[in-house]
Amino acid sequence: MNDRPSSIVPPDAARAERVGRYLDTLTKPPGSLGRLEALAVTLAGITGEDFPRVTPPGVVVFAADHGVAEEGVSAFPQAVTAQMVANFAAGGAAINVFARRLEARLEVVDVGVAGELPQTSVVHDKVRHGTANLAREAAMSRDEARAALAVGRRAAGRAAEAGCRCLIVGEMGIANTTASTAMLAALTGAPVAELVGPGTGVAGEALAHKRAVIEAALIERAPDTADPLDVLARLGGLEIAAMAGAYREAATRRMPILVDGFIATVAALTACRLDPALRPYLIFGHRSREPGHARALAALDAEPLLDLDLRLGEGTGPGLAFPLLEAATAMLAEMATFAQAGVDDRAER
Ligand SMILES: Cc1cc2ncn([C@H]3O[C@H](COP(=O)(O)O)[C@@H](O)[C@H]3O)c2cc1C
Ligand SMILES: O=C(O)c1cccnc1
Repeated sequence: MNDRPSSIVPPDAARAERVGRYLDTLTKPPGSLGRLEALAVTLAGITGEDFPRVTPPGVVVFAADHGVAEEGVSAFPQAVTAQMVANFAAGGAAINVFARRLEARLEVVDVGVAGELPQTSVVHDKVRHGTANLAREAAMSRDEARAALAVGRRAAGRAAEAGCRCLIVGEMGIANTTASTAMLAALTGAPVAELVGPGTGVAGEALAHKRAVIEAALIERAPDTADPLDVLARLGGLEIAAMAGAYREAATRRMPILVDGFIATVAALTACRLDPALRPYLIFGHRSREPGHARALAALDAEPLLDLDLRLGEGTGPGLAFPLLEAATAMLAEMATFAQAGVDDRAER
């Protein structure tokens, strides 16, 4: 797997335990704020702070194209990737709306869009002009996969240095549910039939075709399933690699990470296979409608915060879940203790 020692330190278990005990002194029956209390404990462990802060959040959206789009596996044409980057730059996409609500720092990174992008507000860190068609050849080389991981690390580093205290990572890349499904099948051994889904909306014969393309690619690319970098290079995407790199950098900096839907969770699984020390830094925003998401979450033993039937990506699930993290930290910092409020802390028997 990874030949280098991890740069990620484990969360601060002693602090997490102390915060858990403090929560029981606040004016509520112990445990009555349920998963919000667990979130507060998790955030204390990750940040190493008694009163963790998660604002402002940083949202990074990685955009890249996929050669496999030419196989007709998406309901939308490849050109939509670049068109959506223009939409992100103009502020009109769903993630722009949610990021504004959160007063988040939003950065859009071109890690591999097929064409040249004119937008000056987009970070241009292109590794190559889209991946090769994974149905015919490896999507990229190992060096390109490493370069895309480094693009992600740089982006998370910029968010941290700009003062962001929580990282939300999104993606845009037409056909990336095909790449993600192929990667997930390789990483888990699950049958493609259980994982493949509509993505942007393919159904019927087109969905059967998408499944056949993925099944054939798994046989023909024959990735070494014990080597996550090999899976990423043969079947993956540049934005998927960048997401994995961003997660790792954020964890190195002890930033909590809110993970999005299907594609983001496959990137998270890949990153955890590269370095298992990442796992405790990941908080899962929502359960996607994409059928493979359940399997990806199970592989990470993850229970997401929300289930809103979303199937979009871009970082929208975490954009909606972030207020729960904020509420958990505010609850911890602002609630009165039984002693402060003069409330009797003994339950009647
Ligand atoms: C207008 C539009 C905006 C999007 N924003 C995210 N996606 C999502 O859909 C794509 C994956 O689905 P598939 O594999 O079927 O192509 C990705 O770009 C993902 O981010 C979008 C897709 C479209 C069409
Ligand atoms: O769950 C997701 O992230 C997703 C699902 C379908 C299409 N795009 C993204």
